[in-house]
Amino acid sequence: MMNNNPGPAVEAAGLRVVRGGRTVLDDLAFTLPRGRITGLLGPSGCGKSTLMRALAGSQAHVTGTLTVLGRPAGHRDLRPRVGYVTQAPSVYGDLTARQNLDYYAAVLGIPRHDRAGHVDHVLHDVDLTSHADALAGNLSGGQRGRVSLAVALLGEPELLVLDEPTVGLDPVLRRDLWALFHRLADDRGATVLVSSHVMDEAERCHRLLLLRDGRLLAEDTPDALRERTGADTVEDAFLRLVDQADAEAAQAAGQAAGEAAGQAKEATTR
Ligand SMILES: Nc1ncnc2c1ncn2[C@@H]1O[C@H](COP(=O)(O)OP(=O)(O)OP(=O)(O)O)[C@@H](O)[C@H]1O
Repeated sequence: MMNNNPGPAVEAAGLRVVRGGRTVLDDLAFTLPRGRITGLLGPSGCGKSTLMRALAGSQAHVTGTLTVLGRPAGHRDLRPRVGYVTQAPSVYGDLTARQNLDYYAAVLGIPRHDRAGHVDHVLHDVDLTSHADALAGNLSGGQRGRVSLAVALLGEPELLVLDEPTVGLDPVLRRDLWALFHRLADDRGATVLVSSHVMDEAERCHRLLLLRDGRLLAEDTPDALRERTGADTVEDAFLRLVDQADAEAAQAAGQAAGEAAGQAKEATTR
């Protein structure tokens, strides 16, 4: 994939998202380098899907800066350039896998005479050629998820945003999907953001964003994270960073309480 813009695929600064009156992402700043696989990791509810929705332009109440492929997130020019797969497979059960893909290819504006070729290509990518003519409603959950992924691959998007794409898949399929993500990055230069709450998937990423309670705990390579924390695994590195952040927060709270008590005492002795 030719790329004249050497800047990162995504740049975020002061990114904040409010959902249901609560701040669920707070003051995030990070970049996603082009052509790399970045893992977005963190416990359930930490804000991974919200961040992905913001990148795809489908999240309300986003403030701060979020630039995607040189445009503000959600800009309509980004539509064919960003592939987004949500956790719930978004395919029509009463159409076959191939018909679903043909439909989405038309929506994307891929010319009719090119569609069959594109559809065959993405079916092959996700290893579903043998199920191309099965009704999506009759496919297993994992297979439907792969049809959704194939939809996102139509038109060779420059950025792929994949929300827990390997959840519930068997080890062979998980391995095959990770091999696909690496081919997309290495051979096509695609930028891939993959979320997971399974820390062993972190080892398969070039870079990681570790999220906790809507805040960024770390942005680094798996090796650098392990080195920096003296941990053997990314999971242990994450736990050490959590402990460190908690200790710092407790210290700051203690200091603030001490200062407030001091001020109160000063006021009463005046
Ligand atoms: N529609 C909503 N309205 C209000 N709050 C929401 C809504 N959806 C999610 N939230 C809250 O936003 C926070 C982040 O949720 P999000 O789905 O982004 O987390 P996540 O890290 O993707 O979780 P999981 O790994 O379980 O999918 C959570 O505290 C959640 O309760």
